[in-house]
Amino acid sequence: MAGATNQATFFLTREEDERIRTTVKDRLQRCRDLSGVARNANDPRSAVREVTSALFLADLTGASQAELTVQQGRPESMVVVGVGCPYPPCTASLQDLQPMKLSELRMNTHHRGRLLALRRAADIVGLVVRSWTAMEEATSGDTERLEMYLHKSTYGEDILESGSRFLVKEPYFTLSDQGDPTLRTDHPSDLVLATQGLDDGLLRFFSEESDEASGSAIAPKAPESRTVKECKEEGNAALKRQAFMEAHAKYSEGLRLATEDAEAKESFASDISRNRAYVNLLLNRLDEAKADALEALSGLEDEKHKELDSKAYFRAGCAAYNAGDYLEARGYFQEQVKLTPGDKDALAMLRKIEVRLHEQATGKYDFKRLRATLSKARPRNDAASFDGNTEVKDSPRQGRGLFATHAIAAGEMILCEKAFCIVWGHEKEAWTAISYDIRDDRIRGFPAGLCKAIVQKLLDNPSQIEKFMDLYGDYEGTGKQLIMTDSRPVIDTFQVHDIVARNAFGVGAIDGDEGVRNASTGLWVRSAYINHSCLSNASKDHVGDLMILRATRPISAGEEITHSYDESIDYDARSAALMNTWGFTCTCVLCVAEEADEPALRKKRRELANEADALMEREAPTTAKRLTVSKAKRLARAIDDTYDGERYKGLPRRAVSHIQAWLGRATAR
Ligand SMILES: C[S@@+](CC[C@H](N)C(=O)[O-])C[C@H]1O[C@@H](n2cnc3c(N)ncnc32)[C@H](O)[C@@H]1O
Repeated sequence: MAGATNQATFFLTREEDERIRTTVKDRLQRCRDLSGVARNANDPRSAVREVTSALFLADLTGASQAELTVQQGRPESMVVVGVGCPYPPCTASLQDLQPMKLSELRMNTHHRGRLLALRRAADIVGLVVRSWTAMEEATSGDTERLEMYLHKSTYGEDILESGSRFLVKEPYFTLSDQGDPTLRTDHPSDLVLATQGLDDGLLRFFSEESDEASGSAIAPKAPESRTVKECKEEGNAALKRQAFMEAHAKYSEGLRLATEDAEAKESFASDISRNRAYVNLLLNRLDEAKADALEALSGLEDEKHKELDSKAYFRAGCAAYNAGDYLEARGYFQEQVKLTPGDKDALAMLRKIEVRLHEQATGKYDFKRLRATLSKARPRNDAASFDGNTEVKDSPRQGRGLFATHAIAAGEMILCEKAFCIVWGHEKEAWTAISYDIRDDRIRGFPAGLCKAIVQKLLDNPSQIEKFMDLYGDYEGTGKQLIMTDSRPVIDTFQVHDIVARNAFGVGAIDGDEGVRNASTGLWVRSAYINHSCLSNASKDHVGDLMILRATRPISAGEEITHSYDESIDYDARSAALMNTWGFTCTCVLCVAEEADEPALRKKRRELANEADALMEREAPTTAKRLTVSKAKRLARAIDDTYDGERYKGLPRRAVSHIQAWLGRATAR
């Protein structure tokens, strides 16, 4: 993936291109044709049988049921996702939804205001983009297929794997990519796992369930009656086994039970909160980690409680530090030192914080050290972001842009930003999909792995949602404000998709470990406000997950800061990339001049530049034969002649720049 683009370079044959478009459009047409049609009364257990045969087939052929793919060389293929038919997530709380039956479902319909209570009745068919299974309705024994699209895992565990009873909010009944009727969930908050921790009132939806009667393959766990103490001990045991999700669930159950038992609360709630804070730190759920740690504080003065509170402050400090809130973190570590003077860990963190605050305030980094500490195992820097003297304002180009608040010298660092989220090519999360967007009929490379990681980060850290949702995207979805329902954030995954598509950048792999299917990509929130210019005044570079932006020429106070999203010299390639990946036509003076050239003239220029590239590749300037140098001079003149003197007054003649630089070195011998 090129440094300045977010689009993977892949090649599709005409047949593949056509097959993608036809498959996606055909499915949508069939969905439209069937809109509102009542669901076919299935043989009650047909969905279970479908799962069984899909899994049997997978066992037999060694592959899951086919998804739409294209073969990008062997043995792997690239998965294709159809996009551009967004629908909003449910924003109502479970209590406000009316239960419905599978038999009431209508095709290609979002059943707004309704709720399905279902039990998983089969194993999971786990595909790349989707996971699906059979769900059963307790009262009727009726079954239906349910698939979870793209954002289907929590901490590596498939959401459908994580339990047996689910509530589907505002069910969407449609056709799968393979044309099978299915309930489809795209937004994680639309599928609620009905655990004991859920409001008891909601478990009433399952109250009529009879396990023997249903004959389900997946028996729900019998509701166990646990004490708060047992929950704590089981949580601790799970933590020891590094079963973090399980530990989190046990601690949460303990905290829920403690709300009903004053004595147990007194004895165990602090410990459980402090322990859950630790698990949350390990799971990168920083909001809850901090809240838990602060909740655990007793404020008591005896030595034992001071030790425990010191531990809680340490966890709150780590959560704030990892979120980049260094001042807040400093406050927590200082409190810790007051309780346990001389605490080595706290003092070490306080020293680190001073370095971070210095980086943040001055933009002075020890890049040598930062480079030296990077490895494939640790590709993210421990460093602060420096916003520099910049501000986000409305731009005459489009929407918002980043502007200098003071004069910046050529070569000066403008900003240095830690990635909001980055996925490296060597990490298992990295995968690039091919997306076909029905809205503009375009096929693109799409960093699906990055998009999934961002959705996960937002679900885990609701405090980050608004700053991410403020970024530019074609689809406005549920808006920029944080919406919480049933104690969970609502994330419109279509909105996230569109934001990622317009704001993510390729990074360049660590040790070249990436290909078209696993490009390294990231998103930097502040840098995402920077608009493109072909005649930009800044360029970006990366050290680990830091994006460093430097001025390439003097920038005056108040001037808009721009960098080049695509650096292709050829106008046609550049404008196609800007339109395909970023959705705009650049109207800078260079583009206006190049566009005014006849297409035949641009073609001639491109051919001459290609010839010059081939010559430069064949011979190095320092050892080139005299004949080659003469040919290079002729080529440089010929390319230069394709530029009209008047039209290009004061503008760079980019196609000739490389060969001129080569000639400069060749003639300097
Ligand atoms: C990374 S965002 C840049 C910030 C964006 N302008 C905003 O309001 O948040 C990229 C999007 O900005 C717009 N954009 C960037 N540079 C542009 C330019 N030179 N002319 C027109 N639109 C541009 C395009 O819509 C592009 O998809």
